[in-house]
Amino acid sequence: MIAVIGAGAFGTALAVALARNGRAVTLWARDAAQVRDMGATRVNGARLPGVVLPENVSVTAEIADLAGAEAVLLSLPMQALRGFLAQQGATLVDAPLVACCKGIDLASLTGPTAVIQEQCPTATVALLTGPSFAADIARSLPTALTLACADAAAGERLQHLLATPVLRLYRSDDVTGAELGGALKNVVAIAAGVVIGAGLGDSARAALMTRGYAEMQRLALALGARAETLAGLSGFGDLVLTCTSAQSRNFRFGHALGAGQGFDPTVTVEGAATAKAVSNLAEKRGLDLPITRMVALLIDGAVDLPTAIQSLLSRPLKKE
Ligand SMILES: NC(=O)C1=CN([C@@H]2O[C@H](COP(=O)(O)OP(=O)(O)OC[C@H]3O[C@@H](n4cnc5c(N)ncnc54)[C@H](OP(=O)(O)O)[C@@H]3O)[C@@H](O)[C@H]2O)C=CC1
Ligand SMILES: O=C(CO)COP(=O)(O)O
Repeated sequence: MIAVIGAGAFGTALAVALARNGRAVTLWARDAAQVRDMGATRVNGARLPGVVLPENVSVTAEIADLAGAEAVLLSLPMQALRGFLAQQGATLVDAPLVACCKGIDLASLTGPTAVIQEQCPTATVALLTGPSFAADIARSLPTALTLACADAAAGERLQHLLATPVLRLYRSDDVTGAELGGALKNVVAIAAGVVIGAGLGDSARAALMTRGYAEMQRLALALGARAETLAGLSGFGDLVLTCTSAQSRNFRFGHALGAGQGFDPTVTVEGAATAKAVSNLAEKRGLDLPITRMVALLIDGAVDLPTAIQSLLSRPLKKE
């Protein structure tokens, strides 16, 4: 049995994909009423409407029902991960724990695998990341993701356990690179949304994506990642998807910001907290990440849009 913790859009889509491939899946949600509703209707109406849960997906609000899982996929928003593990981590350490979230924890300024390792020190930890919208996975559209694990043998086992004929998993042992790519692309996607929402045009978005990618590399290499990881699915691949699709919540959030419109605060927008966390991290490390900093300031209301744009355009001219 594979356990999926978090019945959000992504957790539910992964549960459905794995179950369609013949795996028994137990999907955990914190809300007992939602679990009852999913059990009765076989649909997660709140987070992934229109997708029927296969028979081999069990839904539960009891962590004890996850005992004996071959792997536990943690599909919670980044800023919820630490609190969840502080309460429940001790019950999960028997199986490899696979982080499925993208972001940097504001409290520790680390990514999800370090948060898991800190809370569950004896667990084998991995990361599933890369370009994929939950809705696409749920429709069985072809998708390729990165399964990163420092333990090569465990990574290979997880790759084979979690891959399906349409969900192709590439393996990596560069966990730092994979998680920083996934975290930072959301910040750049917010900036790309701002550019389009403010009517600055596709050329400006291409410039922003490229310079955003330079920031992703600057931070990731400083933290020990490999450049080729950033050029892979978890970095470049996810950057392209998220900066160019209106399916992305980060892009849509940025678009609303750029257009001066409001945005539903209940929607998960990982790049917002991560922009702040990465700005803090960059400051501590003495790194210059101007786009990330501007996104953080803009979200906080500490700068207005014209000032943010002017500030980026008026930086000293330099070598690429
Ligand atoms: N959606 C997508 O296309 C993709 C998402 N991801 C990543 O997956 C992660 C989850 O995103 P996604 O599924 O889309 O988010 P959603 O907003 O769809 O769902 C979030 C889920 O997390 C639950 N949750 C929130 N806080 C807690 C908590 N403290 N304890 C327990 N459960 C909690 C919510 O429960 P409740 O409903 O009760 O609030 C809900 O089930 C993010 O890091 C995202 O970047 C990665 C790839 C694709
Ligand atoms: O991570 C994602 C695509 O790979 C999902 O993007 P959003 O969280 O911006 O919707």
